[in-house]
Amino acid sequence: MTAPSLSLVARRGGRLAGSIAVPGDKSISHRALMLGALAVGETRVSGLLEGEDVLRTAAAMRALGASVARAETAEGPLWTLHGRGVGGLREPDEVLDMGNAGTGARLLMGLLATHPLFAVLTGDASLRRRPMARVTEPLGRFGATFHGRAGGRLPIAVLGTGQALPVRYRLPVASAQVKSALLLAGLNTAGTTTVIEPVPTRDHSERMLTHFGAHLDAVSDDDGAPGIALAGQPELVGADVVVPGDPSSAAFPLVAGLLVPDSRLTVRGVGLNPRRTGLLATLAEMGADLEATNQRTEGGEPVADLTVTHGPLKGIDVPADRAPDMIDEYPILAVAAAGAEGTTRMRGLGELRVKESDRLGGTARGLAACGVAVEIEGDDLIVHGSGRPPAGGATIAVELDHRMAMAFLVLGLIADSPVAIDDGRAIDTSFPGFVDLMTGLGATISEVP
Ligand SMILES: O=C(O)C1=C[C@@H](OP(=O)(O)O)[C@@H](O)[C@H](O)C1
Ligand SMILES: C=C(OP(=O)(O)O)C(=O)O
Repeated sequence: MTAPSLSLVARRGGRLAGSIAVPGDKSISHRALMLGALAVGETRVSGLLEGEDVLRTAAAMRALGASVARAETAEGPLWTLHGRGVGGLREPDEVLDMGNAGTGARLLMGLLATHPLFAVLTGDASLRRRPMARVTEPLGRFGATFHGRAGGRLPIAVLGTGQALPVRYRLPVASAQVKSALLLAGLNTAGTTTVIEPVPTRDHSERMLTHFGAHLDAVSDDDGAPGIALAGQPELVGADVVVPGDPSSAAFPLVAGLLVPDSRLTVRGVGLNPRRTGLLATLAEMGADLEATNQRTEGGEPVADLTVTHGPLKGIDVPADRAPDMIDEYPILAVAAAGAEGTTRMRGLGELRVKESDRLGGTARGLAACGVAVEIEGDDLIVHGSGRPPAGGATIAVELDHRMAMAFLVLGLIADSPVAIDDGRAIDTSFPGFVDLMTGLGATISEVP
């Protein structure tokens, strides 16, 4: 990020109304580019998220020798890739800078691990703080070597292997990124790579690998824990991918519509993969008026239009086993809880400490600064909603974290006094156009001069 920081402020105004589409799913977009770069023949991707994180992955795929092109069409931008074939990635000349993108960096390490090449990965200040040993340790078992900074942090140099040994690995944390890094490494590995996943996480990699022609089987560990077995060295064949709207982005206008009095709004074409719908289930339990219409399947993923109508929300207990299905939605759920009546306890949020920022601590600090009663107990976040609008009147330091930035701007739409964020540039990593879409719905969000 080279542009100067961009302070934004949100204030209470009138109702929100209208119908919008949010940008494409970030998880699916990264994966479409990576598999397109490995496939033989042409891959065409529509609806790709053109956010900073995904553009970094596109640049990395080019640096590894794939052809990646963008064209404007009457239906919107179309991305076309011509891949190198499994095992065919070329050694990059330059350092691969993955910006703010944890998914991009970790999945890329999986790809690189089983190619005979040398590469160096880095990222922005946020990504350089995040733990990478969770992928480098299991990827080392394929035969790759990783050298990085203390604590397994970026920059990291990767020496991949062309003679990888298949791995069977049981995930110690619920992480779709770690699972996916291993599956991608397993692609250029003779034999079967098995990942055991005691807690299910988003399965976009599995769906897309199948779509490109790989063979995956459901398996179980000795104790019955579920897993996935990937047959190595398939021929991946270029495919058409339609990327649905990102439910993690839709979360911000949807919660805003529920909280701002008299609002009613629709977000069209939202991906409803069952491993991504934890927020919708939680909001429904809180009493939200939420309707899914026009349900369909697009590009192998369930999709619907979602309409919310403002109404009172009540505090609830959110179980820990729901966390993987809504892991990126806790900052905005905490804002919904702040606008609800009663206590919401969100359990099992340890993973939030290692996202773009410490989202557990940062959400609690930001809410407290806005006059909301909030506590952290172990890995649980507890928000005491009074049923009255929060006081607001604070400037929140978002630490290069897009979701924190958007969540606190939504809080500003209902608070008694405006809420500002110190820097909104990171919003572009996942939701370019967020401010314009929200103001188009009637929200008052502007730059702080
Ligand atoms: O696989 C993915 O695309 C993602 C997995 C999640 O991370 P973890 O695997 O670290 O839980 C999520 O937070 C991230 O935004 C996207
Ligand atoms: C955690 C996130 O992304 P990543 O890990 O890819 O940086 C996110 O988008 O909220």
